[in-house]
Amino acid sequence: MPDTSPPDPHVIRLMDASLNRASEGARVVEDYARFVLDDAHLSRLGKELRHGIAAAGATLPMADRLACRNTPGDVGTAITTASESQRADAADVCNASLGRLQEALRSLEEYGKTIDPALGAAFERLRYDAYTLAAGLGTTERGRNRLGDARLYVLIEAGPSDEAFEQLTESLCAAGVQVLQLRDKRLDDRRLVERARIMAAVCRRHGVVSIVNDRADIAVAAGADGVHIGQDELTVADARSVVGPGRLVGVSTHRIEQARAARLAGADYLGVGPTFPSTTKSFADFPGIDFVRQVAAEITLPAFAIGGITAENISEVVAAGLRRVAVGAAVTGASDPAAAVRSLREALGAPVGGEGSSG
Ligand SMILES: Cc1ncc(COP(=O)(O)OP(=O)(O)O)c(N)n1
Ligand SMILES: Cc1nc(C(=O)O)sc1CCOP(=O)(O)O
Ligand SMILES: [Mg+2]
Repeated sequence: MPDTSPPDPHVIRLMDASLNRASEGARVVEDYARFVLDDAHLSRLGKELRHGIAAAGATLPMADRLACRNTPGDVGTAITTASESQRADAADVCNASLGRLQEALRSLEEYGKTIDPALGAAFERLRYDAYTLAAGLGTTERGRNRLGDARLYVLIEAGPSDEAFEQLTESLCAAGVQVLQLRDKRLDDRRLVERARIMAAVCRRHGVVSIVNDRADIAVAAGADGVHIGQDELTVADARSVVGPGRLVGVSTHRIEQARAARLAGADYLGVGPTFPSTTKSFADFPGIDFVRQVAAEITLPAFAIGGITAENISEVVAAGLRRVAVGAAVTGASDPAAAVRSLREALGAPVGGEGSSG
């Protein structure tokens, strides 16, 4: 049961300061998501966190907070460190505010328990929300750094031999593909890891990102840059436990809730589809170009539209707001796959013929 004796005025003074720190920190983070990232999803999470802090803080009447506030007598105002006055850029400002926000929420949680256990619990929940928001911001920055301006992502199968596979991989990289995924459900593990090793080695030479479909273990064994998982495969957390923080985890998404969840779970990029009917994979229903538009409008994590994308319909994807596409048959089924790569890259507005632009 909450303590019925009046709260300690020192605790009110302390929580008043932490409430100010928390709400101000949440506002700084929200501003970064909104005005620097243009990320509606993270902006909304920041706003909801700010409103949650205000709602939990309403337990302490503002009149009481002001009565206990004593800024002129606050010994902390004179204590400063050199790092507090230095901020390299907007991302640095956001990260510093995230730290202050989490610390303030922890202080509110611990001292709130002296007033009412439920108040402490409310701030604990808000602290975890702040961690989730921090994860969303962090993975977005990491994904954008890792994938840079990579726009053309091609899915290839193992083909008839190691030699033919290496030739195809080499020609696609030289033509300008920026991410290459080995997707072949027919191979046994030993042949799959061998093909993946070939792909990873060729991609490294060209600065192209190499991804193994489905199999995080094979991606690690082959030295690939990452793994791509679907909604019915390993979770992001389980894939991450295998590939570690240094490799990429891509996630297929088919509706906005999956896209939001994947980015908050730590995905480095999204597959967004199926966009158009595909000859490579059959689907019962199509979220189509509307889903592409929805992701482009609210999520700034790298997102590749996928599913039946060709030189003829790619302009619809670009018009819907995504300039990154993943393509299978339109390249691998073409009479000249390298020419198809160049044509698609030209349609995406990236330099044609250059080596992969992403590390
Ligand atoms: C870039 C990219 N996006 C989506 C997929 C599809 O993955 P998944 O849903 O796991 O289906 P399969 O490809 O495994 O049949 C992908 N592979 N790559
Ligand atoms: C493997 C795959 N996954 C999709 C998804 O929407 O998650 S669409 C797709 C097929 C991609 O190949 P193509 O470009 O030949 O259609
Ligand atoms: Mg899969």
